[in-house]
Amino acid sequence: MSRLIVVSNRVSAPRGSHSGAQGGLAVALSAALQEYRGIWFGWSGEVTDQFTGQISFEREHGVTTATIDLEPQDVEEYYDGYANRTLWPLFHYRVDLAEFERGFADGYQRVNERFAQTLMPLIEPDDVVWIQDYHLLPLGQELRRRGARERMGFFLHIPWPPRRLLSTLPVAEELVRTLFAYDVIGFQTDEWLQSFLDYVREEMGGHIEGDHVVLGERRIRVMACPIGIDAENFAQLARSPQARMAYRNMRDSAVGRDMIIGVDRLDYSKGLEERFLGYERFLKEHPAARKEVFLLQIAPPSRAAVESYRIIRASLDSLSGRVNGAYADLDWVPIRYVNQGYSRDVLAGVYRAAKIGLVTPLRDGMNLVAKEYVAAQDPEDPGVLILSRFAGAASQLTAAVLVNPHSAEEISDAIMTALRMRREERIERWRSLMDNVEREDVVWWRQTFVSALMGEDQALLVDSEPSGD
Ligand SMILES: O=P(O)(O)OC[C@H]1O[C@H](O[C@H]2O[C@H](CO)[C@@H](O)[C@H](O)[C@H]2O)[C@H](O)[C@@H](O)[C@@H]1O
Ligand SMILES: O=c1ccn([C@@H]2O[C@H](COP(=O)(O)OP(=O)(O)O)[C@@H](O)[C@H]2O)c(=O)[nH]1
Repeated sequence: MSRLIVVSNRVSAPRGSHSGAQGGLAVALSAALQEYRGIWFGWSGEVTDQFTGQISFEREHGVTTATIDLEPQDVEEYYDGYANRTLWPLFHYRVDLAEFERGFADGYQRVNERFAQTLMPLIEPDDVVWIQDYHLLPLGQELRRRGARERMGFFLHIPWPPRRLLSTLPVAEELVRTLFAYDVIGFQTDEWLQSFLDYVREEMGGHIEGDHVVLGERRIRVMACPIGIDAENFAQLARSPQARMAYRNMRDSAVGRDMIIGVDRLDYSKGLEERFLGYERFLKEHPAARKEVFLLQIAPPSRAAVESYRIIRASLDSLSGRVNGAYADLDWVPIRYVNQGYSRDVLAGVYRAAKIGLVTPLRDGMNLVAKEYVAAQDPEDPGVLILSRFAGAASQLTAAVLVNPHSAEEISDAIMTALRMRREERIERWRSLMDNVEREDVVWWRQTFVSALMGEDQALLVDSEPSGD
């Protein structure tokens, strides 16, 4: 069997998945890698004065990680710069926040070359290489330039922007061209896949042949393949002693009120300001229902070196203060706003104690919190998921109460609908959501992508055709 080499910016061993704020990608990959003989390669998260290319290997809970340190200038230009000040805002439709600096682009290219140079000696013939996310778009091409002949795939965890937006990026075409070094490219939804194809067709003269796209000599497989969670494990986590304790604490502190839960990295793409405004509108429009509820918003700080993240943090501090100042009473605070990360077992208990899961990103590649909220519910008395139409998860979780996160009115109405929803309807919607979360889980995601990468899905298709004898 071939080894799987997974490459991502952030690498975190399974124990790391309990530490809080590392986001959905690390959580999903640590779950996937435990089943594979292979290596997970990436940045250690540490800095060193001078790049050495020295690799630290660790093996824990069945996962071998291989990490390298980067120089401070690398982190500034590649991670804080091109990845999170250029690509992240642009790919989340925020051209207004995107910064186009040549220094960032140079640092991004340099770090991708450093990844290629250090990873190359670890790759053996027959290995399959799977590269993750926007930090590493050109890595495949850099590996090919150094002689890699193995099958290589790329999965994008964030949205792919519409053609006209992408065209604002200097050297967009060159960057997209690098993707043709891969054999398979995966997107979270069909919408992002279609935007990619539109760019390749209209701006680069490529053409589509079924589930392949052709550009010059290169013909590559493309697919929509939404990431899932380890649903079974998460549902078990929700029954663990830590989760039960968190559940009891939340229920006690709620003193009979219904809790609305939000859990997001502190990121402008998550629509937290709009969420607070929607909730404020609900408080204003429904004075009688006001004290029936409270909102617990968990928002661990993220990418704090980037100015737009400092701005959103200050803005949320002031907005939550304003809403609490206007509506709080001696025995009730409308928003509990918490800026720290919690372990996933604690989160599971908190999700289960919440009558409403409020997930309203303005744009989000997937949003695993939405799926975790569903998996943590009590089947006999589940809560209601309110979900943004603009999260990747909305393409699968159609039985949620779907909202436009830009509309305070829609958020307010959705909260009222969820609070008054009868148990039969809650159960019916939850069953449909849970069916999807269980069926298209993290194992399904990994198997679907990796079998396309190994060319096995074609074989399966051929095998399953009637013989005609
Ligand atoms: O590594 P960070 O800079 O701290 O950011 C955390 C992760 O954020 C992004 O997550 C995306 O991937 C999730 C899993 O597919 C998806 O559910 C979510 O919608 C995306 O935003 C980022 O893409 C990851 O690379 C980061 O590790
Ligand atoms: O305090 C926290 C907040 C979040 N998370 C985890 O971080 C991930 C967030 O993933 P999502 O896809 O929702 O968003 P991302 O942060 O990757 O954009 C989920 O698995 C959460 O359980 C966590 O472990 N502790």
